[in-house]
Amino acid sequence: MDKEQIVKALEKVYDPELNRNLVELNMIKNILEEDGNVKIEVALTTIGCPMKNKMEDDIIKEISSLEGVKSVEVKFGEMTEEEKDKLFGQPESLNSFENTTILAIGSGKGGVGKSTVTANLAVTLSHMGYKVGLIDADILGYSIPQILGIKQERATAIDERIIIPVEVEGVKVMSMGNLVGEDEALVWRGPVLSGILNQFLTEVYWGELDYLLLDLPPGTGDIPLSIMQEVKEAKFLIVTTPQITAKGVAKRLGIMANKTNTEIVGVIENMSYFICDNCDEKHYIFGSGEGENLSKELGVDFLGEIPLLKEIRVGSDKGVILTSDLNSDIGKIYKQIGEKIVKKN
Ligand SMILES: Nc1ncnc2c1ncn2[C@@H]1O[C@H](COP(=O)(O)OP(=O)(O)OP(=O)(O)O)[C@@H](O)[C@H]1O
Repeated sequence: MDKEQIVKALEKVYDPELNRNLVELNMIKNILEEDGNVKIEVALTTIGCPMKNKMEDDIIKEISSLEGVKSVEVKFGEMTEEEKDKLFGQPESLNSFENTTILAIGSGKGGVGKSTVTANLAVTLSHMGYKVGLIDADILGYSIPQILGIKQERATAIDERIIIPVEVEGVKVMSMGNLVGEDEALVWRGPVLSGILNQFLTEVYWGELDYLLLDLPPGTGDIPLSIMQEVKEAKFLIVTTPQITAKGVAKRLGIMANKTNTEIVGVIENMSYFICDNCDEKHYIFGSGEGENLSKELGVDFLGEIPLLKEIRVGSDKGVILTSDLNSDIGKIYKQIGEKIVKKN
């Protein structure tokens, strides 16, 4: 039996998460064959890979089907950091981002309206005349396509290597939601997720950008931390609500940014006040001043208050972008925030 036959059989075994075969992924480290007894050494992206047993079964099945095979033994190890870098890519090559301000937009808690604010801020900057890109870095919980009304659109791939983002209101958008079907369940682990984010930075053709906004998943998890550590030029922008609880969690994100020497551009308070239909008064139903307090505690700028408005909720549910008109009430508020950001960057 020659090794080539074994390699051919291994090409039929896929890493179910990366959806590529083990040979192509460079996971096969060694093949030993003696009198029909085959030993395969496989390097996984992480030794705790939950798909290990499935891959072992598939390897045994494929190799056993070869003529002359008496036994198959599979030994697992882990890829080196270099091998992982090679597999998941490094932020370099296609895009330089040399003249781009990268703004990673995070929140402590989920549901504070971070994605809504990010999407509208991207459109605002675009209407102010800047070249803007937007990455939905909330890979599993993506909501940008819904908010921007581009759920049905698909990013196109050239040569299976370069991805052309979807464009709306002059903003180039890359979201998992523009790559997979809406109801597809995504069950990936941390390393794969940050790999996808790297791909969004390296394999998507952004062209020249003034601003690249990243809509982070909420909290201080893997993705915000890896952005702070790996995308050195990224600056942080924190979205919070007037509640004390939201501020407390958002502060942890600020502390994490300080620890990793990441600049915080400022704090935006969303759902600050409510204006009812019957009067023009601002009702601070969640309390007031916590966004500003947070910015003071972190020693950063307070960039503005965005009201709690039914039309914002309806707009983002329907994919109607309120900031496409910067002269509307909400457009004016966003424009003021945009101008403060531009002044600083
Ligand atoms: N200023 C606002 N006024 C009214 N509704 C808003 C406002 N901002 C956001 N919303 C609504 O609140 C809900 C949550 O918003 P969004 O998805 O942007 O939050 P998020 O912080 O990104 O959530 P997650 O972190 O869980 O992804 C949505 O229904 C959105 O339409």
